Amino acid sequence: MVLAKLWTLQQHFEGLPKESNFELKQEELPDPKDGEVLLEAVFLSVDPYMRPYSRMHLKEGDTMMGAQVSRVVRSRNPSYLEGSHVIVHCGWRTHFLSDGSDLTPIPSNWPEELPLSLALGAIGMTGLAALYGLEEICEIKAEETLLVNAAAGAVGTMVGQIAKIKGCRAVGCAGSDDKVSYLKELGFDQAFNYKTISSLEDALREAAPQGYDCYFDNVGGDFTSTALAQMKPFGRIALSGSISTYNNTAPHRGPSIHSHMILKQLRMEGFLVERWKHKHHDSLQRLLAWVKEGRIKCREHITEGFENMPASFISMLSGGNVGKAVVKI
Ligand SMILES: NC(=O)C1=CN([C@@H]2O[C@H](COP(=O)(O)OP(=O)(O)OC[C@H]3O[C@@H](n4cnc5c(N)ncnc54)[C@H](OP(=O)(O)O)[C@@H]3O)[C@@H](O)[C@H]2O)C=CC1
Ligand SMILES: CCCCCC(=O)/C=C/[C@H]1[C@H](O)CC(=O)[C@@H]1CCCCCCC(=O)O
Repeated sequence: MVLAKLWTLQQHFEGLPKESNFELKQEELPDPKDGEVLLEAVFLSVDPYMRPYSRMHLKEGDTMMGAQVSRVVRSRNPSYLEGSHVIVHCGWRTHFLSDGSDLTPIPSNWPEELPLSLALGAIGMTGLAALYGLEEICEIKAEETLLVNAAAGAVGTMVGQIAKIKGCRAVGCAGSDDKVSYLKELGFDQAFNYKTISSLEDALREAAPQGYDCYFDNVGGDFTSTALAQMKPFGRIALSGSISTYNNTAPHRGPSIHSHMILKQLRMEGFLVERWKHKHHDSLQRLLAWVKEGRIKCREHITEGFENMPASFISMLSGGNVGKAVVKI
């Protein structure tokens, strides 16, 4: 028997989540039965989707949703050896009993020197979001100019670096001067702090006077209304997320899109990573190779301690992270 800790959604969020929205609970888990494995959390992923999805999919009292890298501590399932690691969507909890059907093994050629936390980020869900948004939705080509917002985050840092690998010009914006310096270190051609500029329109024009072929949108809202005006004819827009709206308390009026979309014949498409599940294996191998070759740098924002899950989540939504937000147990 093991005592699992778990964070529940005590009360639905209104605006930015608060510590009081969460409750820490404990649960006794029995020993695994035949076919089952007992998992122990090693790294928990902290992601923006948890904010809107919790409203859509959770009841008050439910365990918060989320993925983690876990270690198999006891196994009665021959497919999972004790001591091996898996990814599992079991929510914000320290231990979980699984029948094995919901587990994704870490790629078998994972290099020993790479932290397993990258399987939640650069070589995991957020890396895949960047890759698919660029290749499948933007259909980005060499020498094109790309704009990405929330550029210093998990998805944004990957978008800019993959665009550079493909021979494109990358423009990124983020919410602090330190983040902007980091984007330049990563090889972004232009970067600016959207919180300190006097005009977003001017900053976008200065960064790419000829306009943008591709726009990878993590932020939505007013930013998108302004960015659309600076797309080139036949530009492509990948709608990845709209984090600027996740904490809204009243329905948001969408960006005004028609005149730009029609007159410039733009293409805009939303996507979810899971659409290309059939490509995940090969895509993860491509991301892993770029990381091993040093062509992609991975920064993580690691918070220690399961008790800090709510704080890490609130901080990420407030811009406190550079790179992928992860909690280490
Ligand atoms: N479609 C898909 O399949 C997927 C979509 N996503 C989406 O990608 C986006 C980025 O996710 P991820 O990389 O994991 O998160 P990040 O690591 O980028 O963290 C979130 C960042 O968003 C920025 N942010 C917060 N509030 C605002 C705001 N009001 N305006 C502008 N920026 C804001 C902050 O950076 P700053 O300091 O720059 O403001 C913060 O650090 C999210 O919208 C997410 O939902 C993610 C994964 C998969
Ligand atoms: C308007 C909201 C847009 C949110 C976009 C976003 O961030 C989507 C992220 C998903 C991504 O495509 C694949 C995922 O893993 C994210 C959703 C995961 C939901 C799983 C819920 C189960 C769980 O983790 O317990």
